[in-house]
Amino acid sequence: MPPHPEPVLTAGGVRAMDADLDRAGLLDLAMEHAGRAVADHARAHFPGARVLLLAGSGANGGDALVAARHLHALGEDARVLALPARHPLTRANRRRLTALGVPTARLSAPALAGALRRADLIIDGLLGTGFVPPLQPALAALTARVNASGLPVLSIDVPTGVNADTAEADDDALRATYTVVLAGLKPTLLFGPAAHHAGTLLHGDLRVPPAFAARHAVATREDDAALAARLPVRFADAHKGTAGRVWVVGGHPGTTGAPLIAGVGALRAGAGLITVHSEADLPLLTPELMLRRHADLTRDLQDQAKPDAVVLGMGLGSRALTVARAALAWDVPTVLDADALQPELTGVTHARTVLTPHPGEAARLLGTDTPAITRDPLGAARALQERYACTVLLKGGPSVVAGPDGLTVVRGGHPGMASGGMGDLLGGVIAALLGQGLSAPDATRAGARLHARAGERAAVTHGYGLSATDVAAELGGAWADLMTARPAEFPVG
Ligand SMILES: NC(=O)C1=CN([C@@H]2O[C@H](COP(=O)(O)OP(=O)(O)OC[C@H]3O[C@@H](n4cnc5c(N)ncnc54)[C@H](OP(=O)(O)O)[C@@H]3O)[C@@H](O)[C@H]2O)[C@@H](O)CC1
Ligand SMILES: Nc1ncnc2c1ncn2[C@@H]1O[C@H](COP(=O)(O)OP(=O)(O)O)[C@@H](O)[C@H]1O
Repeated sequence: MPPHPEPVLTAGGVRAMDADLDRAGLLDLAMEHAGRAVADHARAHFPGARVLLLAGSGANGGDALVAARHLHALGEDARVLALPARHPLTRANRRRLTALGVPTARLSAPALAGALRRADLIIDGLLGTGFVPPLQPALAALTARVNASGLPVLSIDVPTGVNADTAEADDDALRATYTVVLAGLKPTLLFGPAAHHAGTLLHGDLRVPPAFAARHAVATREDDAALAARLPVRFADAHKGTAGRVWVVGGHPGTTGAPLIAGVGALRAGAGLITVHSEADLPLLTPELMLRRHADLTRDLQDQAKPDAVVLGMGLGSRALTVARAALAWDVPTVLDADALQPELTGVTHARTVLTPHPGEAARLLGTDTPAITRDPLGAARALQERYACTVLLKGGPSVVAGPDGLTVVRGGHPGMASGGMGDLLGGVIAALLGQGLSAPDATRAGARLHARAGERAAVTHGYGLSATDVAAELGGAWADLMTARPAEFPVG
């Protein structure tokens, strides 16, 4: 069976999946496996710990009650503070626990204060994907108390108090050391300040067929082996004319480095012939790049034989929109970046266009503000794809690719990549893959992952002092890593 891409589920997706599991008679079993996975992770990471389990009224609480039963069965010191159970399976699991003689006390501020004094680990099953913000004051007081205790917290599915669907988190949301992820990643575990609450992500296998989650996934995260299968393969008789002719169009006085970095990205991602066109004088820092100075880019490029791919906009300045319009009329695969990312492109882009905005540029393209983008990167990427009818890479840590075939979250990267020029490099990488014949979505997904992987490799040496040039030097190694990656198992717990 081919491996499934890792699913990303919203709260609505989890609800729909649960309804399917319920109809199939598998929901009870799924909760049993969820609770067992939590108990196993708790024992593996905190051997011998005295465990305090906090169980809410919904299914998240049910998972915690199952975990308590497994911990008890294994002879561990497990105590439970619970809210009144509302979910039928949560009620059933409470009865099972009571039948084993495990006391379940009512969760209250005084009970919590006492229990925290004799615990080494908190298991958080208060609120999962069913949480509807805001956190009620009584619950917020409890989560604040747990956060202040300094004890490690292992959250079930999502930390209590984060909205599963967004990158925002209340200050009082629990700060987990680990989160055991059930069924699939949630946006809150991936993006923005909310992701800081999740700690290290652990997999909780629900042991149900992957199709249950896949059917309701809002996005996927592909493994390296799947991406490698899309990378170009050459025959021995390949030559520079068959490896893709790429034009980089950008730069003006003051920002001449940007198109050169893009050119190096294209070179290191396999482009055969790279020409950097600019209205500014560019220094010949990389002799393999052909540099062309133009008096007027729009006019001068008109008459030349068209390349296999174009990347345009980096450091180009206020003329970028005019030049982008002209380039789009050539109808070759085109990456638009930086200054070329303007809302006037609506209706001008074609299907082989790739837009590569960071959140600020995405806000400009959608006529909104940056927080609206960073709050919901998946929604923003989808909105951009629909509006501009092309492939969109919304950059960040992590990035999102929106194509006509759906949303993909790009794995990896490194915080050291937060430095100028990193996006220019990526634009060149994607253009090189387009020039080697990949479709716009494939070039964007594979290019973004190559760039992220190269960043991970370069960070081993350079850490937060990473430069785009350092990352460029690792693109070949990143390519090799992808080609030798084994398919990852996503048992979709
Ligand atoms: N397929 C899967 O992935 C599987 C997932 N599973 C698990 O199911 C979890 C989702 O469970 P769920 O739907 O029962 O919701 P959950 O998060 O427990 O919370 C609901 C309760 O919270 C309450 N509540 C809400 N907002 C609140 C607020 N602001 N402040 C205070 N209270 C608030 C709300 O109260 P009410 O509005 O009803 O008064 C309701 O009672 C999921 O995260 C995973 O752990 C596994 O068991 C099996 C398979
Ligand atoms: N914390 C991070 N984790 C992973 N990747 C990151 C991180 N910060 C930045 N990046 C990557 O670096 C690139 C930055 O792009 P951009 O902001 O356009 O840079 P520039 O305009 O300086 O070239 C993007 O590909 C982004 O995904």
